[in-house]
Parts: sequence; structure tokens; C-alpha cells
Amino acid sequence: MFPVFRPQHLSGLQLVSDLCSGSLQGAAIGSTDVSLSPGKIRAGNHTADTQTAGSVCLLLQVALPCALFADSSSQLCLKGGTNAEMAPQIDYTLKVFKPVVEKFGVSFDCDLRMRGYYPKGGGEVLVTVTPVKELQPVTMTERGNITKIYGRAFVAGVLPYKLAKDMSTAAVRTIRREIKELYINIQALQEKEMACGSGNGIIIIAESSTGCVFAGSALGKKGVYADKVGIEAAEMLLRNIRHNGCVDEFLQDQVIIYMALAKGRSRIRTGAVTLHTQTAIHVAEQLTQAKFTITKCEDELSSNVTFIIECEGSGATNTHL
Ligand SMILES: Nc1ncnc2c1ncn2[C@@H]1O[C@H](COP(=O)(O)OP(=O)(O)OP(=O)(O)O)[C@@H](O)[C@H]1O
Repeated sequence: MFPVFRPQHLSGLQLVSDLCSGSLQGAAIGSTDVSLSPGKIRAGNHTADTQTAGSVCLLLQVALPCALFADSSSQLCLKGGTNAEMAPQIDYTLKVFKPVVEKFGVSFDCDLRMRGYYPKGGGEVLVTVTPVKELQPVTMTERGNITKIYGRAFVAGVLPYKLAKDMSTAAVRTIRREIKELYINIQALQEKEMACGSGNGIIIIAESSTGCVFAGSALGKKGVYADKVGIEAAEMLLRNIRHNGCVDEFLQDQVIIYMALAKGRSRIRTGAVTLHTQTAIHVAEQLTQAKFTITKCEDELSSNVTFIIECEGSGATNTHL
């Protein structure tokens, strides 16, 4: 049973089916019962279009693990929303997800051709994925100090530049209350040529001395003041760097599949384990030989609670290379 509610889920499944020469049955919007029987993974060109503002980042999320095990490089042309709700913004995928999955040996390049927003979509990215022989395990257990905080607050289309300024100012002010020692640069931007439709949003990224990357983000909605959007993103970031975990609440579920596929033991320290992460672990254990454990760690000196997600990976090997 797999809930398929939205167009992006459907185009994601179709993309994966295309990538693995699969046979897909029961895939339709609203369907709850889908079966996919994979065949040989096909490298080369693949296109997926959510037809809406459905996220191109979620398309990449499902396609990347497959394309890594092809016999040569894949070009994925993904169309839809680049900065969409309930999904990583493309800036998150490139600035937070990418450097962390590169530690596993994942390698991809992304040409951001057009940004697209709710409700129109119309965004497009061209992602080139280099295949791997196998993935290596990753240990991320030391958070270190936060050394850099930066970001972008954007408006596109008919929306006034002032909204970008207001998001940025409110976000900086909120972070400053807690973090005084760092210069925080959140650039206010008016998207021009490379944007389809109207939209506004913000992403703020924090980097640590040990190579951890975290983000807080939010998108503008009708009737919501721009400063509220900025504050929402800032509070999300602060929530994710207050604990001593090495990934934020979103990256947590996104790295599970790479831990499961890697050859050897990965260990990642996190904040509270999300339901999405628990689901990703459950599915990864069903589909591979990987074994996960979660251990709670209480720091006696502070009231800080973290968790170590540990995985003995299945050591998937690309037999084509
Ligand atoms: N603000 C965000 N920043 C980064 N990643 C995000 C953000 N919001 C969601 N994600 C990621 O997007 C993916 C999908 O999340 P989400 O659960 O919201 O969508 P869904 O699975 O399509 O919906 P549902 O949970 O309602 O079934 C997850 O990997 C999640 O971590």
C-alpha cells in the first residue's frame, strides 16, 4: 500500500519506473495501491513534469538513488516547482542535501534553468548524475560550533522587492536575539529572467566547524505578512541548531536511504527523530538488508537530548561498473 495523492508523487513514481525499465501498475492520482516491478536501470536522458508546482526536489529525491546505480551518467530534466511547500526548496537541495550526500560518495550537478512557484510551477532543473560503484558509510556525530549563517530572501514576478527586504530583516533580527557573535547575511533578491510566475520565500543556512549544514525556510502565502515568513524560517533554523544534532529535521529522513545502501556502518547524531525518518527506516529495512538502531543520548551537563541513528548498510554494488 502506498498513498498516491498528489501529482508529484505520481510523476516521481513514473520517473523511477522509467529509470529502472519498470512495470508500474495502479499509479493514478488518488490511488492507494501501486506496484512497481523494476527491470534494468537505464542511464541517459529522463524527463519528469509534475505539471503543477509539485516539487522538482522531490522528483530528484526519488530518482537519485536509482540513477547512482546505472551503467553511465544520467541527465534528469525535472519540471515543476523549485521552491514549493512541503518539500525542500532547490536551494536546500543544493546547499544542504548535496554537500552531505557527497560524503557518501554521491555525485550530481544541477543546472537551475528556471525557478517555479505555487500554483503555476513552470520551474526546470537539469540534473546530471554520475554513477557509483558503491557508497561509503558516513559518521556525523560531532556538531562543532556554528561558524557561518547566510541565506536568501526572494521575490519573483509581480511581488514588490520590499517583501524580500522585510523577510530578511525580520529573520536576521530573530536570529540575533540568540546568536550575537556571527555576522548574518541574508541577501534580499528580486528574481528576474530565470523565474516563472510570482512567489516569495526565504532560506537560511547554518554551517558548523565540523561540516554539518542546517536550514530553516519558509514560503510566502496570501495574507501572511513578509516579516512572519522571515520569522518562521529563522525559528525553524534556531530550533534545528539548538540541539547538538548534526542534521536538521528534514535532512534526517533524506539521508536514511544512503545509510541503507552504503557499505559499512554509518552513524548520525540527530535531534528528535521524526515520523518521516521512522518511515524511511522502516521502508529501507523492508527493501534492503540494512539494519538500523536508534539510541537516545542525554547530556548530563545540559538538558540537551540527541539521538544516534546507526546503520549497518546493505553495501549495494553497481554491477555495471
Ligand atoms: N522546509 C523543508 N526543508 C527541507 N526539506 C523539507 C522541507 N519540508 C519538507 N521537506 C522534505 O520533503 C520531503 C517530503 O516531505 P512531506 O512529508 O512534507 O511531503 P509528502 O511526503 O509529500 O507529504 P505527506 O507527509 O503529507 O505525505 C521529506 O523528505 C522532507 O524532509
